[in-house]
Amino acid sequence: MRLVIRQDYDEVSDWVAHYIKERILQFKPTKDRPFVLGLPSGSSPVGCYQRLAKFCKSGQLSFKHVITFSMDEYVGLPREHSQSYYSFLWKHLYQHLDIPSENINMLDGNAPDLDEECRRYEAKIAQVGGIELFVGGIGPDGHIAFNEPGSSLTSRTRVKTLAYETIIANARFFDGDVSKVPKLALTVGVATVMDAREVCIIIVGAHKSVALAKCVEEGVNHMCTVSAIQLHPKGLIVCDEDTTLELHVKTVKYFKSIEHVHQSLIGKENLSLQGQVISAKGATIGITRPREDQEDPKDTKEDEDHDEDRPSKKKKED
Ligand SMILES: O=P(O)(O)OC[C@H]1O[C@](O)(CO)[C@@H](O)[C@@H]1O
Repeated sequence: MRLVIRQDYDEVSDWVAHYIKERILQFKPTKDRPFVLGLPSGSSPVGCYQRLAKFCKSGQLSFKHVITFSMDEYVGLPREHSQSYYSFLWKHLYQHLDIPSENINMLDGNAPDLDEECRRYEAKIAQVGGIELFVGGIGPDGHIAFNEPGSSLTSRTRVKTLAYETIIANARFFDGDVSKVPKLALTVGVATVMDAREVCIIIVGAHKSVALAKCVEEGVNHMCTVSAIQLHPKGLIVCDEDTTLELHVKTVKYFKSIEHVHQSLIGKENLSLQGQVISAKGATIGITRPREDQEDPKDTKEDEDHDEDRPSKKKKED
């Protein structure tokens, strides 16, 4: 598992947005071979979505051949409700992209048969060949999607009762009123996420620091369902400094040192092949930023500040 630690929310958003962009560009999706992307709701990915929208607007990235699946949806909340994940994703992402509406997949929390809706969702994922990259978010108790503590780590898409802690955490989106938060949700399962060929989890904020420590330093445990990422061959967590509060200092230093080596290898001693950085020994260690993928300077104000650090950019001395 890789743990990338950035300074703050903006840097995390910037890093993840560039990562998604590079993965899609590298994949070179076509109509017959689309890129399949899993996406979360919640406040964690909003900054990333703003950047993806910007990439799309400036022509650096197209979602024409991207198929998306969102992680979850409340049960019984009308789609047009401002806090449904349907409204959320349209507002923060889809309306800004060139993605064909038929490529957007969301769970319907108002389907007449919720179990059938969940089966349909899993079948659709399988039908398009599985998910290439699942980007996710977690709750303060370490739940991934809405897989609350105690969820089976082999779970698939299904109806879940929300934990009281999640209801309290999400009350901020419902006028702070716990009674307005739906008590049930449809969610992809832990195994649905972990079946993706790559998993990238965004974790930001001190309130998620205990969950991050459990996920990184303790064993795989159904009480912290995101910990299943330890078993994934290509698991990535991107967090900010605040979220590392409960990690051991040596853990933080360890992962930072790995990223440091990673950066220096990207800049100097490696061959770049079709967007992948190949180490001298032949292992794929990262992805480069293709030279033609240069942003319009007026669009890159916040990018310029992090040029040295971002794995997806080639170092300036190149
Ligand atoms: O990013 P936030 O606002 O903490 O919300 C996290 C919530 O969003 C989700 O990512 C839902 O997609 C859940 O995993 C979690 O409950």
